[in-house]
Amino acid sequence: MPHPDLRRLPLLLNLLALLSIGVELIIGSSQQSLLGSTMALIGLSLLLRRMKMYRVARLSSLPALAMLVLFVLSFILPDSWIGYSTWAHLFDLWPGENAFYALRPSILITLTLLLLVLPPLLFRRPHLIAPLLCTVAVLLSLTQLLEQLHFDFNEDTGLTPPSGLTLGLLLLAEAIDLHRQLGRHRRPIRLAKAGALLAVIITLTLWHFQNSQNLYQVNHLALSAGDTLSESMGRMLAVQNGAMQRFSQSWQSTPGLPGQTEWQQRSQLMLRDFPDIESIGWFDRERRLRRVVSRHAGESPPPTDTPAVREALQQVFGYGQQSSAGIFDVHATERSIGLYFPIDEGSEERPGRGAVVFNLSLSELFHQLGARMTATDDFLFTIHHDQQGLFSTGNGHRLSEDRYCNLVTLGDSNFTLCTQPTMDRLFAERASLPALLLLTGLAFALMLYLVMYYHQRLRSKHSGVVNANRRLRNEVEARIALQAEVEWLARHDELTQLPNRRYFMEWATERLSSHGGAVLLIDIDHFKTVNDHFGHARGDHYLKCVAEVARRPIEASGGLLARYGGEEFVAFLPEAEEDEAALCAERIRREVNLLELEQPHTGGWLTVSIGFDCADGLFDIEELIDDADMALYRAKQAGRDRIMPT
Ligand SMILES: Nc1nc2c(ncn2[C@@H]2O[C@H](COP(=O)(O)OP(=O)(O)OP(=O)(O)O)[C@@H](O)[C@H]2O)c(=O)[nH]1
Repeated sequence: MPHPDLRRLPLLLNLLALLSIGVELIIGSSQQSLLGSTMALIGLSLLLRRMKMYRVARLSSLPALAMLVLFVLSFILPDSWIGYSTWAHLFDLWPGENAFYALRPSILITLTLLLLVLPPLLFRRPHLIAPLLCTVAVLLSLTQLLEQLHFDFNEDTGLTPPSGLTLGLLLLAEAIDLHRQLGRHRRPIRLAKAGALLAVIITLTLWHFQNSQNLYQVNHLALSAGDTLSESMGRMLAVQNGAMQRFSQSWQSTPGLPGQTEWQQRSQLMLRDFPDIESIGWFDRERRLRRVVSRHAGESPPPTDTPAVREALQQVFGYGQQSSAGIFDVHATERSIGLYFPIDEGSEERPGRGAVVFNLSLSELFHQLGARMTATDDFLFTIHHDQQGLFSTGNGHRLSEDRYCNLVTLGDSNFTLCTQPTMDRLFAERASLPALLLLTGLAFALMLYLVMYYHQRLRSKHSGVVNANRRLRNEVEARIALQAEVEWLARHDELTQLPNRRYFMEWATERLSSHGGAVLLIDIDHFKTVNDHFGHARGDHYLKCVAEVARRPIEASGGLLARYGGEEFVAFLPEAEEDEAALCAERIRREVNLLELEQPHTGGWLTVSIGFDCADGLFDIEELIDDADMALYRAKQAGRDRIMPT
């Protein structure tokens, strides 16, 4: 019996789901509209199925199925067949500025939706397969939720609150419908579902393992990109630093101020070799800038009298140490760092001969660095100094939340170099194996479910048939037994179990005509008094005892004893002559007497009188019986307890 209170609930939930996704489509971003439309179609086809409009339901679910299959293919097809960029271009066709990963829901959500769209499409009796689909769908949604909580980098679920609500409502409606519809299928389904669910759980565990491995690899890629970049930057700076040091020391041998021409020539060589050097200057012992060569003519010289510069020069002249003077703006857009090198060793009392300053353009330095990196589009590189962003590759793509930072030293300044992979790159790097494994595992679970379900059903049907057969066989046997009993009763006397008169007549007539024989009529003497005195039960007992005693000698002679009626018995001895009949009759009379059954009339033991007749050419049983009866009568007349021939 369906639960009347639950009958309308799935329909209501289905309508609410459609309403929720409708709101999403109206107010949501175009980014969500692809998934939103797919979900709306699924909701609609489920609703139509509930309203028993099966054909329309099937039709409306087809576009949703196509979309979901496309999503699934994008997860599982190897890169060598269809690469990430091809998929990305395909999804670019959807209106609005959407990235592939923003349009496509996660594999778990995609498969959940696929499971929801299957019942109206494929199965004539969806309630048979739907229990598994529904349970797996719930399981997938839960896994998605857990995944979301556990990982730093995650593929988006693709769900917004309204679409999440829609999915939840659709699943709930299906679950309630199932609960209502299962009825007699519940038992085989429970077993099949248990087997299949085990397969699903194993699949999900393996998928989870594979997925985390893959995520680790993807993250590792971004991490190693950061390492490579900082190493490369370190190497580049070391080379440049060496060159700058050698340049500074080369002026040791030049007495006094370097000649303008020579300074010019040698500085130009440095500027040519190192494009990030903006200008090279010479400070004399009095810390005045005496020589400057700039890359760009007419450019304003770098600052010479700021606290940072003074401090840097103090280092150079005071301790003969290389130093740097913070970050400064050469002009509005260009940021530089000043690196100061001593020409010779000086001291507090006697400063060195001078210092060489190199002003490096940070943007040029980092651009050079970027040029050494492959696939710079896939990462955002940022460089910070004292929390201040100095440089960024300015990638406009959506970025992953993961940043990998390293420390790089320039002069005595520390820079933080960070790499941040783009979502495009991370998606392109994700292997299709976990999704493939998930899909194969679920397909296997589905097959297992079907096989187990039909096996169970056949088994229960088979045992039903076996039971019905057994019942039928028992019934037939009972009928045969009843029939035999009826037949037996038609030919026998129930009390003494002896053949009755009818059977006797047939039997005796048959044998009499071919072989002759003798008839014996046996009558219990004064039987009425037994009944009257002891009651009918004792009378019945006497009848049984006499029958038992009389049948033995008759049957031993190949004859038949029957109850003739009342307390009278008749026997036929085939082929018997008078002697044999007399012998047999006498034996019966004697043995009855020996039973020692109390006879109330005489006060002695029970007795019988027997009259007998032989065929002697007479072949009519009736006549023989009549003759025997006459003899019996005479026996009674003669005083009973005796045998009497005719
Ligand atoms: N208990 C019992 N009594 C039976 C059955 N059939 C007949 N009788 C009784 O047998 C008695 C026969 O009595 P009668 O025909 O007067 O003969 P009898 O008393 O044996 O006297 P004689 O034959 O002249 O010696 C009757 O009282 C019947 O009721 C039976 O199946 N069971």
